[in-house]
Amino acid sequence: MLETWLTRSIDEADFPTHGELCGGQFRRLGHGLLELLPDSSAPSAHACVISAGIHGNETAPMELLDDLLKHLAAGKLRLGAPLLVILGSPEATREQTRYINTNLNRLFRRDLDEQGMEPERARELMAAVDAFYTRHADRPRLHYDLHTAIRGSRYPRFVVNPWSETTAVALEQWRWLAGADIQAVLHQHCHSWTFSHYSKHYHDAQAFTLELGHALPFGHNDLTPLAPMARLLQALLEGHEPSAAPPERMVFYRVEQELIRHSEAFRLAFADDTPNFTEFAPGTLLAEDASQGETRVGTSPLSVIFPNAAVEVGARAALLATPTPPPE
Ligand SMILES: O=C(O)CCC(=O)N[C@@H](CCC(=O)O)C(=O)O
Ligand SMILES: [Zn+2]
Repeated sequence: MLETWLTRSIDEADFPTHGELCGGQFRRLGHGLLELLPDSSAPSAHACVISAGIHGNETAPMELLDDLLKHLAAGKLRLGAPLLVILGSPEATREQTRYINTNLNRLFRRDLDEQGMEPERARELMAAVDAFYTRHADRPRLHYDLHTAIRGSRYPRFVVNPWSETTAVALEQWRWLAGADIQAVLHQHCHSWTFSHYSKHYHDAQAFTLELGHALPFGHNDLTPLAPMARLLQALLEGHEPSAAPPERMVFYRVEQELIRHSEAFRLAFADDTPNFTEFAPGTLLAEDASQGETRVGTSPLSVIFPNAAVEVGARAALLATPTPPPE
């Protein structure tokens, strides 16, 4: 049964409310929400939230989760940690689109007052995360929110580290991410109200947005480069110590500036298919906006991440970042 959870969530077909699996049980908590409860947790197990499909057309992470659940269903893995598995936006996935009305991944805040499909879904997901971490309050909290990027990237596998005033990243996280073949880290510089930011900001979780390659339709993904990431997820599920590597294997960047689309008449001054982490020299024209005028690189080079001129007015059209040293 467990092996059909993902497809049934997308189809909105019936799925049992609970059942047995190797090492524990599963419970369906709602649409696209599955809790895995071990009979007994391994000593170092985390309370893990693993989400995918917050953007409906980012399919590789959903295939990765599907494989993980299939291995569990087949008895090839034994559950040793509590897991909340989330399929973020089944409607958008069915429509093969990033979102239906608005970008779900900017709505994860408790004072949200917007109404509509994505705001309602954000409220459901926040409540599910709150209840899960409360049920497993004896465990360290972790949230990996899995995505893929619209464009190619100088570093195809990278993480966004949400900004926090209070929660430091545990050194083991950098070691696990390097061990999972993550190539780059982007430190956020302010609140972003993304799903991973939610778990870090409100629950002090070790939380990241993981960009795992390029957004492609189902069946077109090559999961081979994600094999080390699959092993990290398996280790978390079994409550085992994941493989580790030196953090210096990754490159580190810090966001200096967010480029916002302020008006309808907005354009990025570089090619649409410019890969993430492309560096622009001082003085280069980056964008033109009818209300804000030109944005140019200042005195130090800037690298561009997530460039997207087609975002809603008022939304982030790119992040501009500079390299920073690895953590000590
Ligand atoms: O490739 C792109 O332009 C977007 C890929 C994506 O969905 N990225 C996330 C990053 C979230 C974060 O900043 O932590 C997003 O834009 O929501
Ligand atoms: Zn995404």
